[in-house]
Amino acid sequence: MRSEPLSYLGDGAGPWEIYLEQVNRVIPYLGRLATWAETLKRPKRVLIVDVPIHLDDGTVAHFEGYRVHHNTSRGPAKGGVRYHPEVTLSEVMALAAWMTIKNAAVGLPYGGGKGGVRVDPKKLSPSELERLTRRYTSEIGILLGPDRDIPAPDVNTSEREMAWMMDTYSMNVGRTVPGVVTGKPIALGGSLGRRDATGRGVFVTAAAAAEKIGLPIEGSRVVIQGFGNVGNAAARVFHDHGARVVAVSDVTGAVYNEAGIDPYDLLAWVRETGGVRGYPKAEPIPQAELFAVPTEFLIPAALEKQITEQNAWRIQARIIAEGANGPTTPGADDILQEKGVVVVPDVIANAGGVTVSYFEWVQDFNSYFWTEEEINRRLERVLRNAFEAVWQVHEEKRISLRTAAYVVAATRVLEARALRGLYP
Ligand SMILES: NC(=O)C1=CN([C@@H]2O[C@H](COP(=O)(O)OP(=O)(O)OC[C@H]3O[C@@H](n4cnc5c(N)ncnc54)[C@H](O)[C@@H]3O)[C@@H](O)[C@H]2O)C=CC1
Ligand SMILES: O=C(O)CCC(=O)C(=O)O
Repeated sequence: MRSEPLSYLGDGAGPWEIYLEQVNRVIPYLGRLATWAETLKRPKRVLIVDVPIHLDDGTVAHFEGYRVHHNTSRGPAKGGVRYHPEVTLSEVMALAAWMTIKNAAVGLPYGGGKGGVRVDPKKLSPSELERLTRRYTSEIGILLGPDRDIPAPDVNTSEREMAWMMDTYSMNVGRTVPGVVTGKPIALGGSLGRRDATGRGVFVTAAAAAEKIGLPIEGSRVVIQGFGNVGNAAARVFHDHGARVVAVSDVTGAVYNEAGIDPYDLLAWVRETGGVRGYPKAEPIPQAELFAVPTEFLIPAALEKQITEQNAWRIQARIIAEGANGPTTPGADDILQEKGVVVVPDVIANAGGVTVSYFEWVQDFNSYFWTEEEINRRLERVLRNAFEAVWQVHEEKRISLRTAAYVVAATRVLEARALRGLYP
């Protein structure tokens, strides 16, 4: 088979290349479906948009935005929107591709999409951010729709941005469409449990892995990189189940307390001061030392490419549960496997967020809303089943949990692709 190379890639060592290597590792296990594997190696469509806004001082600023549909073989594109000064098209392509794999790995009826704006949101006022979000939503509006592409929060976006996106899309089409975006405020058709769902899912899948190796949660130590939506929720759920959060970092610094950090108290500090730095009930440690802290569980919950060949050998954790997307490079994966560290891959470990997004979407269509208890129960069931299926493949084929998750997911995506055929 001959395929022309893509012309719009990044620096050759970014998240897209990590994703491609993860796909290469699954191809030998795909049997007859391997002939369709190139489908996974290219996005279905990418959109680059100019986002001009008036700043508060009256001048005009331009930002670059993206929305990528990696694959829609199994359903509409689904995935978050990231605001970050270093977002690139190839990063968003990787994030969209990981959504394809994640949605298929847990059996959600979605393809994979992702969006981003290259902006430092800390440098914009709330009204500038609102204008940016509304203009970006209108620009990518040609791709959006509750049965076409459904955005959600990611790094530096939250319920507030989702409310603006839902309102902008609704104004543009002339009717209220709650199901076009998930992760919305409850008052606009959001779901109970969505805010903490990703962190809760990190706990559920880490606990499932811990059961397999006979590691108790109670009394275990937890180290968390990133104390945003995912990291702080994961910290609270681990703490609520009797684990001891001993070290936490964010973009401002890292703190350590062998006796345990109360994540509720740390969250109050972060809300007041803007970061973990200076937290008085723990000692400061260099950020680069975080991964070397002795612990049972390590939760990367910040950005891609954090666990690399340079630092993987220093990790002492027994289980890594990837809250972040793409935190571990393939080279680091190999080192961790050799060391016997169990890595619960992002496409399972952080799938709790999109799973409750799916529940939100279903609730919006039905205009009937479930209790938080119902949502958490269903979330746990979906993730436990997904984890169990992946674990079985991991044991049967003697491959890493990541490659096993890709076997499950790629098989579902490529079967759908093959059944649909190629021509309209
Ligand atoms: N929000 C969600 O529902 C989901 C998020 N994710 C992934 O989880 C990760 C975190 O996302 P959110 O918590 O939503 O973002 P967020 O914006 O709420 O928090 C990000 C956190 O990471 C910290 N951080 C950034 N750079 C860092 C660095 N170099 N070292 C240490 N900490 C650093 C920030 O200070 C902040 O505490 C991302 O990889 C995202 O794609 C995955 C699934 C769903
Ligand atoms: O909730 C969603 O739709 C997607 C969340 C997301 O962006 C992710 O899982 O990485």
